Amino acid sequence: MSSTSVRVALGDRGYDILIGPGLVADAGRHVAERLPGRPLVVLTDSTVAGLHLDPLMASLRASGAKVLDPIIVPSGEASKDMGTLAGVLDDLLSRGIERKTVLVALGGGVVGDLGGFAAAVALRGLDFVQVPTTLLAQVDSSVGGKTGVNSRHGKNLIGAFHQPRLVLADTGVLDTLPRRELLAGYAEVVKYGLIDRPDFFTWLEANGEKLLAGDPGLRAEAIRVSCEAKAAVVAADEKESGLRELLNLGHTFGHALEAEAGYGTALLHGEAVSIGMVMAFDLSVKLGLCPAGDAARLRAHLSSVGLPVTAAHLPALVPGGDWSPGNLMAHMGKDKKVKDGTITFILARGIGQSFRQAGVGMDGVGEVLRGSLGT
Ligand SMILES: NC(=O)c1ccc[n+]([C@@H]2O[C@H](COP(=O)([O-])OP(=O)(O)OC[C@H]3O[C@@H](n4cnc5c(N)ncnc54)[C@H](O)[C@@H]3O)[C@@H](O)[C@H]2O)c1
Ligand SMILES: O=C(O)C(=O)C[C@@H](O)[C@H](O)[C@H](O)COP(=O)(O)O
Ligand SMILES: [Zn+2]
Repeated sequence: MSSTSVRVALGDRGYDILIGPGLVADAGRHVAERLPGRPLVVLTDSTVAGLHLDPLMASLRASGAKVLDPIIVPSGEASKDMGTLAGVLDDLLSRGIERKTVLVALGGGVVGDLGGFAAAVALRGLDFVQVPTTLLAQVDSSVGGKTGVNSRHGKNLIGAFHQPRLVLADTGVLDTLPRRELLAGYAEVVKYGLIDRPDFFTWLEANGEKLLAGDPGLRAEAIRVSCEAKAAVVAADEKESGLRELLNLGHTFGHALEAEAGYGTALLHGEAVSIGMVMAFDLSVKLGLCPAGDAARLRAHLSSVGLPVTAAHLPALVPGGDWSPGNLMAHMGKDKKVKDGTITFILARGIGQSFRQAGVGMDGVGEVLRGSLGT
């Protein structure tokens, strides 16, 4: 199977997303073609290091580039914090980086977001390359330049827009990804269908389980369509002044759940997005904007592959949490889509018809939260 490519059209800061098998082992050639003669330093996590670091290092070295010692952070969402960022920056400076050094982020969204932010601030800005190794990172986090870390105040509240120079999405590395992580990424794939690609949603209803089971052609196709969808939005509204907010479908609810769950393994980002997208559709139905059948169709598809569609299990999973609607709505108040104290919600008139809406009454939001929690 050959690779395919998607362009993120941002003028002289535009870049290619290459999608296909074998790209980790061929990374040195692709990086050298676009960024010749540049020193390289790889950032990865402890799980990915054991699986995919050696072939990447061998390929980068074989290209003739100077390759510094890799930096390895613990795997998992807890590493997307200021403490780990400080450690990464210290490691970069200890290795003697220069402005022309390129950071290569090998891993999931955690490594990509953390590494991208480190690249944005080290020496006031290094180039970086994304080598995403989770489905979520290949369809979403490696594209578009949102980088950052979590804070005790909320999700992704500290960060920068910093675009990568190249994305190498090696579909072969997904073979080592656990089913739970594949599913978390699949939630973001479904999101693109819900935003403005109803035919893609229908395609996913027919092919989702097969691509999750490992069909390489279907996987590559889903990644390509997802990247095309995201690239189009990012090219139109890089810094999220309007249209890009649509990519946040399900995230206002989802990020509140993640915050209360404590950014651990109890609730993965994609799982929170799955529950959050259902909540967004339920809210749209409650407001009389969306046919109930579309919300039911979404629920049915997410459940059929094994994604969570309610928050009812979370209080037992994270018993110390305050799962009251009031507390979750307080988390939602930290959303970056808040303007003049009012949250802009991403709602839907149906599958593939999402839109932005300010001024949504919080009574309805509370009812949706209570419904999902079963309280
Ligand atoms: N910047 C953006 O636009 C954007 C978009 C979506 C999500 N995100 C962020 O991405 C993060 C979630 O990313 P994620 O789901 O990739 O999580 P992750 O980076 O924590 O990776 C998930 C787990 O899979 C492991 N892993 C990674 N690749 C593997 C492989 N090939 N084989 C086996 N194990 C592998 C990791 O070590 C980790 O334990 C969240 O912090 C979320 O906020 C950012
Ligand atoms: O790229 C975007 O824009 C997104 O919103 C993609 C989301 O899937 C992603 O989770 C993003 O990190 C959320 O951003 P935030 O601004 O809500 O923190
Ligand atoms: Zn997301």
